[in-house]
Amino acid sequence: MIAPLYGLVLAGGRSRRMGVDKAAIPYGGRPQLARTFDLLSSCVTRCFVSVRKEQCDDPLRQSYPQIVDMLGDCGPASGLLAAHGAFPEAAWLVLACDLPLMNQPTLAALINARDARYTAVAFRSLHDGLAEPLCTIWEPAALDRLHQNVAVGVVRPRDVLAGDTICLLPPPASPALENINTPAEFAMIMDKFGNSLDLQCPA
Ligand SMILES: Nc1nc2c(ncn2[C@@H]2O[C@H](COP(=O)(O)OP(=O)(O)OP(=O)(O)O)[C@@H](O)[C@H]2O)c(=O)[nH]1
Repeated sequence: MIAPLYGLVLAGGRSRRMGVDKAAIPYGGRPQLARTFDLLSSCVTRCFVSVRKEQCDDPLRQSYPQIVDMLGDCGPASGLLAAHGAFPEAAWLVLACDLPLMNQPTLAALINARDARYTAVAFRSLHDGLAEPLCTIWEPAALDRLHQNVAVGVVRPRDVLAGDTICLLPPPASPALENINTPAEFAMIMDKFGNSLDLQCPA
């Protein structure tokens, strides 16, 4: 039986390279967390925001249903494992909150590729051909595997996404997976796409 699909917006980062909270950056006039949450909510039955404990009362994050990290210092893996712990029966469509060009067709491609044979559905990275871990459907079995990895100190979600139980899709034709981590990347994306950013997500 196929697991229910829930959505998880990863917003528990520290944004050290950006220097300001990436979730709060406005694109098309709205904070990226709000845009990501609305987009993801339109694709799943339940949606949550993944935060660290010290972020729970942050004004930007407090109005969303939250799942709070249990583990410290494991980066995005902390968020994925907290979600798995809270709803072990669910599969998770996980989306980082630093992807301002993400769009509905890209998420639909992941959902349409879901199949009982696969423990995850991900896109190949344009940069190195490996799986993109933070715009990905994680089935319970892949999250169990991540849990085992983290227990032995292997915290990169990507390390779970190899092998023949993973459905790897070609990179999307649109620049949906461009993630923005630095002020220089932000300037570049506003220069190229600033005028159309309000069209990428539902209002
Ligand atoms: N829940 C949770 N999410 C995280 C954590 N670390 C990173 N994320 C999220 O994972 C995604 C990718 O994060 P990164 O860009 O690798 O890290 P970052 O902390 O946001 O940024 P840097 O400090 O510049 O590395 C973003 O959506 C982050 O909000 C964490 O410890 N817990």
